[in-house]
Amino acid sequence: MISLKGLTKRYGDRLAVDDLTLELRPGKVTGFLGPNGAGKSTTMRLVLGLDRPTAGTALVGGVPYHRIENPLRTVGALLDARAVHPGRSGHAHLTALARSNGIPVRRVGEVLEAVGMTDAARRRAGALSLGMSQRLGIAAALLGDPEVLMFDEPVNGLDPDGVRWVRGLMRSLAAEGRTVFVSSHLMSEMQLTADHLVVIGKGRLLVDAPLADVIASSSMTAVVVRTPHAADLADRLRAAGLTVKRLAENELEVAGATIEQVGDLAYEAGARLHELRTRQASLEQVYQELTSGSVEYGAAA
Ligand SMILES: Nc1ncnc2c1ncn2[C@@H]1O[C@H](COP(=O)(O)OP(=O)(O)OP(=O)(O)O)[C@@H](O)[C@H]1O
Repeated sequence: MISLKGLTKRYGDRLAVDDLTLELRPGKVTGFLGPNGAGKSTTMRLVLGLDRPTAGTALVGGVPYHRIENPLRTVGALLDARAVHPGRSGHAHLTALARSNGIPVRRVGEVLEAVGMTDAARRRAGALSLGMSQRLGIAAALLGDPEVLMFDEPVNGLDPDGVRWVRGLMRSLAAEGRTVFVSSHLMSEMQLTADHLVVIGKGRLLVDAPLADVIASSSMTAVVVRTPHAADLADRLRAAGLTVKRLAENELEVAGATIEQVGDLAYEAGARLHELRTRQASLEQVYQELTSGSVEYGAAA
């Protein structure tokens, strides 16, 4: 479990992280979203003790990172895949990490196999593609078999097979009861991977909720109903206080209602239905709604 309480980081007059309070629970993949510069990497760095908070605390399993004995056995992280000495092989890098963290060296072979890098592990890290570097970074995060895992944009540079592999890995790590915290800008991928979402903008918490709730509460999620009695049904739905849009002669879109509500009201209105379905918003759409006021770095048009 990761607990943030009033976590704040100021760089000069810029608030990179602004009073974040949240708990990341085990057994779930928590997606960490926010526009460029929102403070995601800074938050992860604070959790890992790579930066000191200006105020507040970040705890892993109830203690600050610097007080964890053998930290790699408690929390594994991939922050910057290129942060490996370029002249060192992946194998040598992992072996050094294992030795300095009291981890049996046999784990090196295990994690290299788990990330599909057994063959490339003897090559210089500097000669690896971005995708292979990401895999090596993930291997390092898994090395200590930790309960808590943090990944900053792990699918960056991966091909479609690699992206699918990361998704499966995150899901299986969470299914094993671990806390998985992962940032990404790929909304479609996050929608398939995350159970829970934390969204920040300009350092501030915008959302901390299950993915399904975030999608359901979006104004883009609506009930669509097809009926030969569209006009009468629209009147009935509006009388019940719902917002109705006529999509076509026989088709209505109802916002802010459950499918059961619309079905019941149609029954009461005596309207025959030819179709009744929920049109779910995509995470991409929801994300845009959520962050529209928090984008700092955008193109002019
Ligand atoms: N060492 C630093 N010194 C000064 N400012 C910093 C430093 N690190 C981060 N910042 C600033 O803090 C803010 C948050 O940056 P951060 O990298 O955490 O955002 P992010 O959400 O990870 O962005 P991205 O999606 O682009 O990776 C930015 O405005 C950034 O310029």
